[in-house]
Amino acid sequence: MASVDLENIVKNFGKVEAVRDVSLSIPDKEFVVFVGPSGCGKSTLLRMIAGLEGITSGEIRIGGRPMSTVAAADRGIAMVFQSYALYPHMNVAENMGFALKMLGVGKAEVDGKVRAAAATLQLTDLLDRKPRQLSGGQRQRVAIGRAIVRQPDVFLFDEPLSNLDADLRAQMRVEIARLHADLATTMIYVTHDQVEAMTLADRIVILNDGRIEQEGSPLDLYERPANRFVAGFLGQPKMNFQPAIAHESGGELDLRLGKDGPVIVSHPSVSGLAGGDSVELGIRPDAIELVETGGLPASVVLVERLGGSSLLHARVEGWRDLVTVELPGTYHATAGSPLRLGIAPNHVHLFDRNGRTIR
Ligand SMILES: Nc1ncnc2c1ncn2[C@@H]1O[C@H](COP(=O)(O)OP(=O)(O)OP(=O)(O)O)[C@@H](O)[C@H]1O
Repeated sequence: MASVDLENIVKNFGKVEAVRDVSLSIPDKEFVVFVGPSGCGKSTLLRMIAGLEGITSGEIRIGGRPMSTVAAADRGIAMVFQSYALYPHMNVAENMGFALKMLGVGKAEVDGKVRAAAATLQLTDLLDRKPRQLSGGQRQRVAIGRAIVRQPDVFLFDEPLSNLDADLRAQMRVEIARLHADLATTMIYVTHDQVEAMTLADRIVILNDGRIEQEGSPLDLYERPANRFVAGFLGQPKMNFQPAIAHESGGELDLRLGKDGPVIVSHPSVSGLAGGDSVELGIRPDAIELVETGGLPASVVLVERLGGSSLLHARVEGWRDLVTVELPGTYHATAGSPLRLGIAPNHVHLFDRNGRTIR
């Protein structure tokens, strides 16, 4: 069991600033997910915690102990990689027990631990097989099993599900969540997949360009993004964004498409906004309704029917991009049909010109 603390971590590769002053405290038993776009520094951060990469400056502590002079093998961590990294000439049981054997643990104890981990991961019937005789999902389970038998204080996962197809990924996601509940061990998980982040994490850390944009519980970040980057990163389908101008008349404020354009949102309750201010609106696809009267005039461009719900892509005159609307059930409409979009004022996110959340 261990907490992990990062204090002012910087990592430069020559002129590339991969990680810029990251500080983070991960309490014991927490499941933390590092998520962000390609190149944001998430794998580098994980590899520094593992001891596979040196740090340029700052301090990492595991269980309160500074790690600067502690080798990777002595940090009490186990890492699971995207590539599985199994030994091809060993069978499943040998792969899972290898690290313990190297540590000089007796055969009976190794066997017992391998059997217990295999039972947890439904690998018992596969213990005699070689990696080439396994499916991708089974290989990844062996890689996880190999980490479990070592009973580490901290599990590190580097995009472990990226090589699996969508079905298996969903299934393994559930297994990893269950594993965390069963083992109650600190887990740090790197992914670029925001669905994995939302479903697995106690806490999500969103990274961008080597910095933390925001950290918090999945729902907190989803409902209260600190900035436009976080708002646009979390949520599938993505949030709609559109520049708008605040317009004041008779003491009431509206948000309009352009100075004299149609009203997008009436009377948003927001302080600190005055007539003439430019803002960026953010509206999630499920926060837009089709209305009979009022609302914004739009026309259908395309409908994607997903079974349980439909994604309507509509054009609104003066709107920068197509607007995506998520509707329950099966929605039928032909391209070009007129409709009206209703946006509830309390569902609108507002960002200033620097992308910071106003509300
Ligand atoms: N060994 C290295 N030498 C030089 N630059 C590196 C090295 N490793 C990583 N980088 C750079 O550091 C930055 C962060 O890389 P990192 O692999 O941590 O990103 P990431 O968020 O994990 O991306 P991805 O999702 O694509 O794996 C990138 O700009 C990358 O090119």
